Amino acid sequence: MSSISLWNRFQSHFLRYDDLGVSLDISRMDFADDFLSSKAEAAKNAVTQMLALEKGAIANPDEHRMVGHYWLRDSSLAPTKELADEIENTKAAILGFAADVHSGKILSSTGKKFTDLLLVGIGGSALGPQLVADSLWSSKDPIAVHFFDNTDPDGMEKVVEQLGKKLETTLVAVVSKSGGTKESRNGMLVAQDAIKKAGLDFPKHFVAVTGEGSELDKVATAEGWLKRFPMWDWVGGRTSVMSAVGLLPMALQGLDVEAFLAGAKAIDAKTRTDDLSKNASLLLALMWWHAGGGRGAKDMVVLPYKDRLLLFSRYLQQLVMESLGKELDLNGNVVNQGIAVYGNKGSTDQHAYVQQLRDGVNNFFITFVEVRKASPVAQLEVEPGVESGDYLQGFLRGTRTALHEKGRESITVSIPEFNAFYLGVLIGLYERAVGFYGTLVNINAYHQPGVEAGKKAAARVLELQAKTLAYLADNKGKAFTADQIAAAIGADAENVFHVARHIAANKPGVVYTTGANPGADTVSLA
Ligand SMILES: O=P(O)(O)OC[C@H]1O[C@H](O)[C@H](O)[C@@H](O)[C@@H]1O
Repeated sequence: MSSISLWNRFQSHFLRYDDLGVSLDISRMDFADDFLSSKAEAAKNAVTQMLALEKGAIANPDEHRMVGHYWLRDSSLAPTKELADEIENTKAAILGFAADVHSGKILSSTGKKFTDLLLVGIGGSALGPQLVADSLWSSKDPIAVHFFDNTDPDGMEKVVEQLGKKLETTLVAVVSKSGGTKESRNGMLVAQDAIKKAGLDFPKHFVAVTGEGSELDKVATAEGWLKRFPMWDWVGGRTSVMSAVGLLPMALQGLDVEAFLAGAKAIDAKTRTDDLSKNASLLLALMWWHAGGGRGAKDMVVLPYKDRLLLFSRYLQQLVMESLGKELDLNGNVVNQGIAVYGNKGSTDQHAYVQQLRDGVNNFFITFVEVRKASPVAQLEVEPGVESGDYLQGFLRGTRTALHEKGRESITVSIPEFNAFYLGVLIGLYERAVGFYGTLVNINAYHQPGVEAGKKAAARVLELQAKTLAYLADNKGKAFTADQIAAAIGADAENVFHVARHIAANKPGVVYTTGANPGADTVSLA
């Protein structure tokens, strides 16, 4: 295409919200001229479904749940006054609690002001808070935020060591919607152990964010934790960053909660229209459909040219893949839907995998995220008249062109500057795009049945470990092969082999002897 026709294409496929300073450029997606009109009916239906969802329809039919994350930033949308009040009261309780922590009205068990927050959570109960904490960090934050987001003991120990003496002034927020997630339960126990070992009265350091009556809620009540904040069944984990899950750490870090919510509310309002040409989330969803033929055939590479947005692609990975990665459609047909998401940041990635994006397998489309104001503070001139941020813009534009020359498609989302408001805009934009896309491909974007299989399998491995250890304890000093143990306890030999290697590496007294092949290895308890 000549540069004149590209310029024309750009102008016809460039949507901007002048009042927000937000724009979406889909001109470098090579859809045919009639693509958008061919999808107009389906797009209208997606908007209709979204409006019904926002009014409280059971949009998650398998779990028979409403899907209410949009109410979190505009409680007037909630279908009942009770729900609206709960949203507002929870926000007020969070802001009040954070103010009391900052002022010193609420102090640590030793009577000192809290300086640090350790958030224990995983998946949707960590990814949003991590994105918020990292992207909006400033040296003026009254509280520094740390995370346990796994059951890796070494990872947790690293954080505990980093906290060191500051454990005395660390508040621990255990965040779990279900209140039964094992990784977070383990994290809670490790955090309690560390606080107790420091000689501190641990309940005075703990708060919970969880569903009422959950296992975690019961523990927090029984142990007399400082405070409990609610999580509701109508908010999904991956869209919970604007509930207590995200707002509590955000408020404690001293960040602008109201601006964050206002940004999401503002983009929600823009993306309720069924005028396709004016609905950025709908256009995004249609571009995903175009790129992957409605089958997720192409991966979504997310490249913000902004260090602060480093975790955005990781956040989107859960939002998009857990929402869209589904075996069945709403009619029960096997469809194996989904879109793979990865990315990091530009221009850094240009020195890594962008080589393949330009020259290698063409199985992706890029989304560039541009932040027009490079820095809130004056920049250094790196060459006469040139600042570092000019390079950032140059690399973004240059890469977009270089990729397009080779038939690689891209979308560009632009925001004027980066702050809490625009983080809210970006999250809202994608939440709605995911919802629209779910309707376009006729799947339930609000459940995650596949995740359960791994959890159940993990529980079986732990049972097998207990049985193996018990068998070895009953037969102390005797060495067994995996086959022998498997036959004795009624298990699969390969599973026993892996359990035996694990206990040998971790449990004192387990003796492991390597044979000529895995079947000849033996294990015993000394
Ligand atoms: O908040 P929790 O109940 O602890 O859940 C944490 C995460 O784990 C689950 O396995 C789900 O796949 C996620 O959607 C969820 O965000």
